[in-house]
Amino acid sequence: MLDTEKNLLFLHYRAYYFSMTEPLPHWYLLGAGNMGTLAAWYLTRAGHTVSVVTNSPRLPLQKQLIFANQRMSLTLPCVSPAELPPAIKHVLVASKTPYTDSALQRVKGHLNNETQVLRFQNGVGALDGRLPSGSVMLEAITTSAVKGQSPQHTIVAENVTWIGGTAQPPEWFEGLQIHWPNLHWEADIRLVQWRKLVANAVINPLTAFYDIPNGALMNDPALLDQARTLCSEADALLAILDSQWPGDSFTAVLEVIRDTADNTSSMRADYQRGATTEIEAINGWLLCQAKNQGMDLPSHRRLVEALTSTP
Ligand SMILES: NC(=O)C1=CN([C@@H]2O[C@H](COP(=O)(O)OP(=O)(O)OC[C@H]3O[C@@H](n4cnc5c(N)ncnc54)[C@H](OP(=O)(O)O)[C@@H]3O)[C@@H](O)[C@H]2O)C=CC1
Ligand SMILES: CC(C)(CO)C(=O)C(=O)O
Repeated sequence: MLDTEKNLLFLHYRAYYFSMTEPLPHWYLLGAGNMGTLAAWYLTRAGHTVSVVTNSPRLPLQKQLIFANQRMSLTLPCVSPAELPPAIKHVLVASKTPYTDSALQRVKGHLNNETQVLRFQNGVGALDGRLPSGSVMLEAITTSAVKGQSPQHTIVAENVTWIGGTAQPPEWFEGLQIHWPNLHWEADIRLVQWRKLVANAVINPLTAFYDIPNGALMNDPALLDQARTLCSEADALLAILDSQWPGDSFTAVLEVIRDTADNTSSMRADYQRGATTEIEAINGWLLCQAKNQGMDLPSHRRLVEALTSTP
């Protein structure tokens, strides 16, 4: 037997043992959009159960997930806030960041210091100060991509996903890893999160403002210069926040631009349709941290001003 097969068998055995001793989580999902549906798919494959918390009780959601080689159906039951149990143990937050507060309102009063909250969002800090003290915050970062309009979700790219935020993974993590391709545990999730944050803070607002696909940033020396400046401002701040920050964001961002050259960034898509973008949780978070350090990030500030000013 190969080592990888032995490892998989071991993981299956551990997951089975755990499911016999501890019930698998029931997740209350806030935001059954693209990412929420993909996460719900893998959680249910691993034997967890998932309900969507909606303000108006509805029939179960009948979701379609379109993978590269197959089309799958997923039924997600809905519950209204009034139907929630007094205490919720597992919450998955996958709403777009500007709607986090209204999403959390639905579970208000049901979270406590035993609740595990898994945040599946871009940007940083959307839940800061919004959870009861003692609740466990886990962060998920992914380079996978899902597009579409509910109930149809097309999995455009299945890449790497990291979950982390506590010293040890929760007991259910190993079982989930068997079913979720390329899922990794990262105890200190910040560096992974900040790498993604910087890519989003550079690519998203530039492509939204200039109304171009990601790859077009490579074709214009002036735009590349802007990207370089945004990266070095972010690196200067992040190095102060954490001496372990490896810097060199420009190289990492160029790689993401190349890998997603044909993409319309999520911010460009939101901006084009006049929707509120996630810029506050991305560049806004960097600006807020910079302010706390007595720093300015002029390129990020100007982009936020340009994209949030009313025309
Ligand atoms: N899609 C992707 O490929 C990736 C997404 N992400 C991140 O994951 C998070 C979720 O993204 P994604 O699933 O694509 O988002 P969606 O556009 O699918 O929306 C997710 C949920 O956000 C809420 N929402 C969205 N628009 C509105 C609106 N105009 N008014 C009120 N609520 C709204 C809805 O919640 P409800 O159903 O509760 O009303 C919706 O189901 C974001 O932070 C995104 O940046 C990260 C990596 C990749
Ligand atoms: C990585 C990138 C920039 C891909 O388009 C993205 O995450 C987004 O569009 O929000």
